[in-house]
Amino acid sequence: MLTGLGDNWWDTGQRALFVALPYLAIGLAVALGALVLYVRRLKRSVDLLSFEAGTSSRSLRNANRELKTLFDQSRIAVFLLDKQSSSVLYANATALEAFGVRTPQEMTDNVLHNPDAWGPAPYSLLDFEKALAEASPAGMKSFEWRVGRSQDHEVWLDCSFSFLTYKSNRAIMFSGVNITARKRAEHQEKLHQQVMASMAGDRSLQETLERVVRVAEASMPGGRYVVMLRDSGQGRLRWGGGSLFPAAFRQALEDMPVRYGEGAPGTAAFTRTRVITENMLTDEHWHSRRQVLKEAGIQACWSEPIVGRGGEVLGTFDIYHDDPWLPSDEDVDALTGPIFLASLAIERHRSRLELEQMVVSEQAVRRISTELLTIEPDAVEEGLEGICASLGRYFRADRVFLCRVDDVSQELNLVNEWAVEGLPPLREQVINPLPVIPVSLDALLTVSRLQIFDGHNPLPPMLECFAEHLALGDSRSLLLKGVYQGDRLIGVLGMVKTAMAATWQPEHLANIRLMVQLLSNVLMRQKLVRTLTFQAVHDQLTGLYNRHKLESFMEQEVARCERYGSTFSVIIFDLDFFKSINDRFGHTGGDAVLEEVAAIVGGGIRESEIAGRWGGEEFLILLPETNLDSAHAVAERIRKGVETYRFTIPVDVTISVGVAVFQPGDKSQNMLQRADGALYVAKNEGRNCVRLAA
Ligand SMILES: Nc1nc2c(ncn2[C@@H]2O[C@H](COP(=O)(O)OP(=O)(O)OP(=O)(O)O)[C@@H](O)[C@H]2O)c(=O)[nH]1
Repeated sequence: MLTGLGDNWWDTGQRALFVALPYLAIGLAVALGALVLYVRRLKRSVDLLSFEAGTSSRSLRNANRELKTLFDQSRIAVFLLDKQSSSVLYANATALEAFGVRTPQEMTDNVLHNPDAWGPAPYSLLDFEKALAEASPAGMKSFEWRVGRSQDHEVWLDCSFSFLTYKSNRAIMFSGVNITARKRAEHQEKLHQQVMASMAGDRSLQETLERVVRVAEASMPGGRYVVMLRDSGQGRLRWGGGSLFPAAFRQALEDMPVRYGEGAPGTAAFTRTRVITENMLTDEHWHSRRQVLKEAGIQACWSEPIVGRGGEVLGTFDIYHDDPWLPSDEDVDALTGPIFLASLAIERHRSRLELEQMVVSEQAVRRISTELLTIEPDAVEEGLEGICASLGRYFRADRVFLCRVDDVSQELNLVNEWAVEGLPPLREQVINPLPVIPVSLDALLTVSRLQIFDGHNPLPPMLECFAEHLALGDSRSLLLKGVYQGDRLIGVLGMVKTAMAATWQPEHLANIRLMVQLLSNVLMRQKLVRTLTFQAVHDQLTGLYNRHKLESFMEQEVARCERYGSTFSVIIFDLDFFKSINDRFGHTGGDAVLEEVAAIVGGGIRESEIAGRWGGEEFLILLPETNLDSAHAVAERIRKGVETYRFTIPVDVTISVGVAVFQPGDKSQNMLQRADGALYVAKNEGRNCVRLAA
């Protein structure tokens, strides 16, 4: 049964397989087809994927390339710094130019690894990282960076930076805008402010000009600058301030004459125009200074005149270069500012000096004027000697003298003088006294004229005497000013400068008229005081002492005799019958006789003897240290002199004379009474005789 069953199973199985086989085949084929389709789709997807992937990397490369091209052409400096290797990975042309290098490698070698190349930069690339570390990232978004290597090649970048990964390294990318022009303008503005500040403050002109030169150096690096100042008096150029130069070169510029052909500065100041010497070593204008130029290694010079507001040349602004050189239009423009600043500084300095001088001058004038106004009438001569000294110091003269015209002889006499130490006083030159100055001197001086005689204006023949006495050479200078009273010349004030090329400052000279006017007042006052003093003690008609003064002399003589036990005599005389002379010839005739008698008396006595008019037609003579006999002889001589004199009016005149000698215990009154008594006796005994008091 079993077999039977077995056969059945096989058959049944075979039959079933036979029936299912087509279905299996179909199923397999479907599955295979589906697989093929899937793989195809997968491949298509993969192909699409890889295609897309390839396209993407090309775009990226292209984008990078475009960016690099953009960077390369950018006016913005861009460079990439590898932190690890401390090297420059990329730098665009603008960055390379800013750093003054040609390749990123050169930038790494010459700049990044060479701190010496940085000069006074705020921070170098090497210490930049440190600066980054110290600063908060937020605070370091951008910064101003001076990347130039030297002053000649100064470049400023306004930088910003970002961190990025480059070839799996950390890198810093910098991008910077060139702000050099702005920084320069700021720097110049700062320098301008410094110049202005030093002008406003009490800085010296040299210090201010040094600052002006800094402005020029900043606006036009590469040159060396000098400001030369024009000396108005001498027409020379003096060093005002400038860059560093060898001492010998500076010396060679000092005192350069303002003259055509005297170097570029001298010629520029003379012609008031720009003078450019491209090569000084071959230029004729610099012939005399060639050696110094060679030693200093300077070859080119450009000089610009500095002209003041009034159009006068104040100095020159000079630019020197070590090689042959010509300025461009830009250079000329750049120097306009510094030249203007220099002219401002010089003019300001001059006006300040003038102001100071005015103050000093005013003080001196006030002091001398006060001295002149307060001279004591009895000390005029000493006072005027002091005035001569003050004038000498004020005018910086070596000698001051005051001559006065003698009223009678009209001669000019040296009266007061002052001289600096070491110069002998004119008064000591007794061998050749000052000769009489002719009246034409008046025409030469006039009331307002002030004469200066020197190498340019020699003394006229009439004043040659001054040249001889004052030892005036070509280089010396004599200033003369007439002292006038109204329009009458009463004196001459003279001042001498003996130094080479001496000059008189115009602002000082303006004051001399005032001083001479005051001097004239002093002399007038002195004359007035002298006249009043004379009139107070002299008789107006005869010029002899008056009674008041005679009484005072008598008192003095009596006191002296009492004190020293000495003696003196007195002579009193009276004209005989004078009334009849008056009657015959009138009062004027009588006066003339009195005057002539006075002259006889004056001529008949010694200097130590005193004669005066006692009153009316009475005269008195005091004879110090004279006994009665000697006095008698004098009296007799005078009597005889009158008797024999031929008077202007036809009349014989005689006198009666009484003589008395001092006796111990005498008062002047007693003595005069005794002399008067003797005169009375003479009158009584016939007149025209001398009688002695007992
Ligand atoms: N011309 C003139 N006469 C004067 C002056 N002073 C006085 N007399 C005159 O002198 C005269 C003096 O006269 P008397 O005193 O009489 O004396 P006398 O005539 O000189 O006579 P004896 O002295 O006695 O010899 C008077 O007539 C006065 O007027 C004067 O200054 N000028």
